[in-house]
Amino acid sequence: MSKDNVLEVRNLQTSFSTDKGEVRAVDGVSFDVPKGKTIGIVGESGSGKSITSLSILRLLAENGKIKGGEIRYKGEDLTKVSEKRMRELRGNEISMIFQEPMTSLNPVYTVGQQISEALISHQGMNKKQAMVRSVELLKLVGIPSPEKRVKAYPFELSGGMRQRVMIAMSLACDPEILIADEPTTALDVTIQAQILELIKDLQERLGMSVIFITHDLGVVAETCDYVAVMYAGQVVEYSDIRTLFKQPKHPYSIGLLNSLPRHDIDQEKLMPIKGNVPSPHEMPTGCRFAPRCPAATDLCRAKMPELMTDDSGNQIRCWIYSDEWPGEKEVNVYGETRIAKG
Ligand SMILES: Nc1ncnc2c1ncn2[C@@H]1O[C@H](COP(=O)(O)OP(=O)(O)OP(=O)(O)O)[C@@H](O)[C@H]1O
Ligand code: NI
Repeated sequence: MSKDNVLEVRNLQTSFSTDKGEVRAVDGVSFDVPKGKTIGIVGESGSGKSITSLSILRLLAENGKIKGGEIRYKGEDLTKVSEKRMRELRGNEISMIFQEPMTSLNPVYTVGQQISEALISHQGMNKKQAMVRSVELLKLVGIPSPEKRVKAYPFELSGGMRQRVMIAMSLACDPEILIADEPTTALDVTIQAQILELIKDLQERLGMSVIFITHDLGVVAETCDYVAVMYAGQVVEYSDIRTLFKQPKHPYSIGLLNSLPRHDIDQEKLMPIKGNVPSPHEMPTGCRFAPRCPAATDLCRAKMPELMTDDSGNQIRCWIYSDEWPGEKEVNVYGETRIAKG
């Protein structure tokens, strides 16, 4: 494992057993989380973003199982460690904040009691120390009059303030990695921007790594250093943020970027990529994006491309960039030209 990475996910496969058979929700996810950096995971609804992060924390539903791959965290493979070790890691070293803060906070306890609980059970503090630290944490996440708010119940706070409380809780144990799964979608736009700013600021000040899950590439552009683009349970492109926005490689990434809201176009009129995400019960045999891809060839429809790594460490899962590409040298993708490797 590279010294610069705190986490490396390799060919992760997570399945659910259902009445209709096996759902391979995550089926070939690889990415690195460099120390002190923020990586974004983007993709349409159902592409496997949340299941990827829940797999890392081993918090899958009863019918879910990690079927293959590796999750390397500081030399340990989290797919192999004991349940006891996972409990130590969760909250202590890898913590997570979710989309809807109200469902994750307990309505019958005060904010201070809930943050203290984490500090008492994980850090071995006594009640008084934990309360003092709770106030500090509320201050850290920008909650005004923290001495007062520490005694408030969740319903007494606004959505944005509740999300700040959740962030405070997730920081209680000074985690190495913070996973934020759509942390702002339930909030209104101005509050969203503030929460994003807060996460970025905390990441810089505390030096932790952040995995930021979102379907919004605009948010990724503002927050992330690296990005993994997911499509139908797989990473199709992993790249540093500059390269992805300047020269996206995968046709799906190109399509996503083309459908980003712009000031000169009415958001309603933006035409997203044609076609639909395949059903998890009927995955295409070849490249999963082939049925929607403007550049797809017979090879693409017949055979799944591997995730290939280039010299700069960026990864791409697309036949265009392989020696086997059977099509033209200059490939037109959504009006842009890409040079094939073959
Ligand atoms: N308990 C489960 N049983 C069966 N299938 C499941 C279960 N949980 C998730 N899935 C399936 O796994 C796939 C990936 O879901 P996931 O929640 O990771 O998507 P996502 O990318 O996070 O989407 P969203 O942007 O909507 O949050 C979906 O097809 C979903 O239906
Ligand atoms: Ni999700």
